[in-house]
Amino acid sequence: MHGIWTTDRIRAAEDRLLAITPDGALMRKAAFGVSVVAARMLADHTGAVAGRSVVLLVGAGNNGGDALWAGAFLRKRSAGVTAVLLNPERAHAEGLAALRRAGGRVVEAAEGPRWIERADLVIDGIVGLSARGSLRPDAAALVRRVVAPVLAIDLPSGVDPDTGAVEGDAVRASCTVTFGARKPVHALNPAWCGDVELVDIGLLPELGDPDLVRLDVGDVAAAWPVPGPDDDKYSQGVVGIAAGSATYPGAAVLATGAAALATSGMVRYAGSAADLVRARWPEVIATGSVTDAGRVQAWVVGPGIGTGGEGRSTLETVLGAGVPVCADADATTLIARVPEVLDARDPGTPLVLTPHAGEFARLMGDKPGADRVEAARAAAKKYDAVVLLKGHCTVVAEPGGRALVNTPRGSWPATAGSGDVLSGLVGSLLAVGLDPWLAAGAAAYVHSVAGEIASRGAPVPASALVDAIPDALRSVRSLAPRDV
Ligand SMILES: NC(=O)C1=CN([C@@H]2O[C@H](COP(=O)(O)OP(=O)(O)OC[C@H]3O[C@@H](n4cnc5c(N)ncnc54)[C@H](O)[C@@H]3O)[C@@H](O)[C@H]2O)[C@@H](O)CC1
Ligand SMILES: [K+]
Repeated sequence: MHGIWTTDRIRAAEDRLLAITPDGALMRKAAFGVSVVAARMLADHTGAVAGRSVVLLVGAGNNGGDALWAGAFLRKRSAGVTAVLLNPERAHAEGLAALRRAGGRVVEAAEGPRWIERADLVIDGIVGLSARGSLRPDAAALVRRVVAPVLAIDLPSGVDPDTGAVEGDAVRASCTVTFGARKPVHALNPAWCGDVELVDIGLLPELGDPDLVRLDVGDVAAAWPVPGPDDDKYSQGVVGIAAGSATYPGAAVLATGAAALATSGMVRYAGSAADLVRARWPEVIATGSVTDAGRVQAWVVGPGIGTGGEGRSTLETVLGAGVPVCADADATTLIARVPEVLDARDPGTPLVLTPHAGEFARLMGDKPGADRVEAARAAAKKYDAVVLLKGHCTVVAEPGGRALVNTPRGSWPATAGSGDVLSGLVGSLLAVGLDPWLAAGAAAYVHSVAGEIASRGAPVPASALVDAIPDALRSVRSLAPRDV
């Protein structure tokens, strides 16, 4: 798992590290890392470093200091470097002196545009960890003139470091170089950060448990069930899917198909789309109702069941079945509208809720807001459930406070029926007995890999997502470390 720490925790750790490190050493180490990535970007985009033009956008704090030092290092590789100072009186003194010594040019903001427009690379050192709010007008005016690729130092200025929210003008980076550890912005806003590179400045020993994690491919491969010689169709878990209706039979086919392809356990289907499900997935045991479905180790309930009396009674039946439940789509709406349905819940069994922003607003009375991690945590506490909050980045929180984020691989899978596929994946992992928080996170991960495989740069209907699940699992297993 990759750890992610909030800015308060990073700053406290940096203070401890600064106290035991010679003055300026950390900044030079960080800035050297920036210069290495900058040189690589220049070489990739223009074929050379020497003679190319780099513009530094320099704010008032240490983020600007990093930029100035990185500029000094780039001068040593014969790049032309121009620092545009947004706040000349507060520019980092040692960094400025180092850049001047190395032969860098220093200009004020008014002179900035003509250098910015001709740059081969722009380095954003406007604000870093101490940033609050969007770019101020002077910085925003300069950023609008940028045509070259942007390398952001620590984070793209104007994007909130702890939530990744963009509420006004902000820098959009091709690449972000961060130091010591990843911050929430890097996982929650990949679209504005671009590729994220981590420079080790020795911070890790000073950091405790992370505030947030991101699963890596090895975690997902290790969590995903692989049948052994003693396994049979029952030992890999039987998942029940209560989904679909006369109006929405497709949800049943998609959720059931995802479950059938996710593990080698058995899948039961209960609902009015039984004929359609059987026709598409002959291996599924399909019946008309949850009351005659037979034993399962987990239920997925909700996609397409409707929010009327029949949907409610289906939901109450599975909540009382004494097995983990993934409640999706109409089931979340029912829980929001008629909270008493949760009285039917067996208190000792896990519940996973998978709302998108609209369903979240129904469950919590308000939209998730800028801090989606805290929003998911609050919902997890309120419902004593694992909450998988869908969105460009999926956040999964549990009542104990653990939270993970799944960073997407493009937006193509944000399409009708995509959520039905995800719920089938979650259900199949719940049926194996996996920790529900990990089950939801691993399902989200494989869902996005399937999206990437199915899409390859074009729209991806949900049925293509289902079809890509085996390739997604093969890819996860092949990329994982050998001992998994
Ligand atoms: N502390 C350390 O050990 C290290 C810090 N480093 C760098 O230091 C940065 C943090 O530096 P600072 O704490 O000096 O602060 P920043 O450089 O993030 O911000 C500087 C000042 O900008 C102003 N500001 C805040 N929001 C603004 C906005 N939206 N528009 C314009 N100005 C705004 C504030 O007055 C703030 O104090 C990190 O992001 C990293 O780049 C690195 O050099 C590595 C080592
Ligand atoms: K920055």
